[in-house]
Amino acid sequence: MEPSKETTVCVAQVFRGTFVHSTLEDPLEVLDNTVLGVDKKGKIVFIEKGGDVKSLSDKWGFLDKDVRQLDPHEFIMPGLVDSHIHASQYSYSGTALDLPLLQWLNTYTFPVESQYKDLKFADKVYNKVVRRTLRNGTTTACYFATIHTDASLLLGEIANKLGQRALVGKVCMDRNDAVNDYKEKTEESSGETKRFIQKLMEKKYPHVRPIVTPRFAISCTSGLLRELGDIAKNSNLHIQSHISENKEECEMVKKLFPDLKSYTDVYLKHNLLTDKTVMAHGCYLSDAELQVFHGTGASISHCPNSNISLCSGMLDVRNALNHKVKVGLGTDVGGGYSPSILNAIRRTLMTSKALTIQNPSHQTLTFEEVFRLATLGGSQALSLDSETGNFEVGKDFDALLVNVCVPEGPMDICGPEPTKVLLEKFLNLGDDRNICEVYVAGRRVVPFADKAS
Ligand SMILES: O=c1[nH]c(=O)c2nc[nH]c2[nH]1
Ligand SMILES: [Zn+2]
Repeated sequence: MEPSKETTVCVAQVFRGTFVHSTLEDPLEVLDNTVLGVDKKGKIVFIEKGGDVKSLSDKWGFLDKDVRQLDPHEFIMPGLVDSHIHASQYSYSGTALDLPLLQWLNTYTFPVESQYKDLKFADKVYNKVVRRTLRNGTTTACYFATIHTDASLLLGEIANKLGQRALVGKVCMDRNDAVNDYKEKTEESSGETKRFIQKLMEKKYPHVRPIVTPRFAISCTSGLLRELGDIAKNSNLHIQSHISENKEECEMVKKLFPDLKSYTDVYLKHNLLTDKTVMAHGCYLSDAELQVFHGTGASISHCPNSNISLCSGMLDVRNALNHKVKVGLGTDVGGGYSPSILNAIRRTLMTSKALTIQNPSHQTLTFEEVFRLATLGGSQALSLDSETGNFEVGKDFDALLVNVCVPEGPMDICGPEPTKVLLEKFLNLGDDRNICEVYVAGRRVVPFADKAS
């Protein structure tokens, strides 16, 4: 971008040091001795490797004293993208992982989710989950709330207040035999979805948007799925759901939709597979179904902690990528016990290695590829890659300032190491102590403005 008169006065923040990010061509690009400028709206206006600060400051009109110089053990990376997380399940995350999916939903999940009609409870948990994920570096989260419209709106309000970029879904389900209280009538579910979308859009939050959220094929009738497909289509909205997570679930979907040829076909026939759709899990998708994902532009949120914790299955990410399907990472709290995408990165690598143990010809994912899934890949999976995901000029500055040598930190650096090694150590060994600052659209959101946790 060339500076005009307006852009010259607009540069609000300048960082100088080491940056790492992914591009379409390169899963890990290391930019040492680089200068990056952010405008008042939080957009990246320049990024120059080996930049001479004097000529950049002449060109862009910032002062030397305004440049934030990073220390040698610090680097800046794109914010982490959690493409699938249940905010409402955060209250019991880290527990209740002893049952397979359908029994887990009936025994633990639905009874807890039904409590979110109480807005005080919702306020408490939703503040905690947004803070916890932000401090673990999640700059973008794609949330499931519950069936309750007002509590779901509250989640949007809290994400906006704390500065997280978020897609927020009021959950829709008009079928649930296990916990009778926790379901809606079909018209109520679609009507409340419309009210939720309208109210959330009216708020004009800059980085929080609604996402149409049928829970999964088992908990929605065909009538509801069709209505939700229409709502999403009429307003060009994002869509999220679950697909092919566990074998018992897949069998049940066959019984409930006997005329449709696959689980993917259920969503396709109800207009729910678009280039703004993200489906969690996908462990048992066939190659033919992956082709449908590619054809429609729908993406998969890979949630390896949940897949192992609930003994659901293992997604072959390499195969999905070979089919040119967009893939992001998800924590899937509370089926997954960790709120951190760093944990999802590690579980993704472990799952890929387990697949290699089973089949030595499987091409194991590299840490660089998984770094891309957690950042640029997540933004693509959520169709937000024109706004976020890496450090391209024109995108929002969503970033983490990482220090691999914080006092009392979780790892040791034993000598001079190249940036690529520092990043690999952080991805495998680091935690929120290393994430010193978090930025969303140029706003510093961590450390928090207040002390409440
Ligand atoms: O991991 C999951 N968590 C859920 O809450 C859910 N609902 C349907 N399918 C699901 N899978
Ligand atoms: Zn889920």
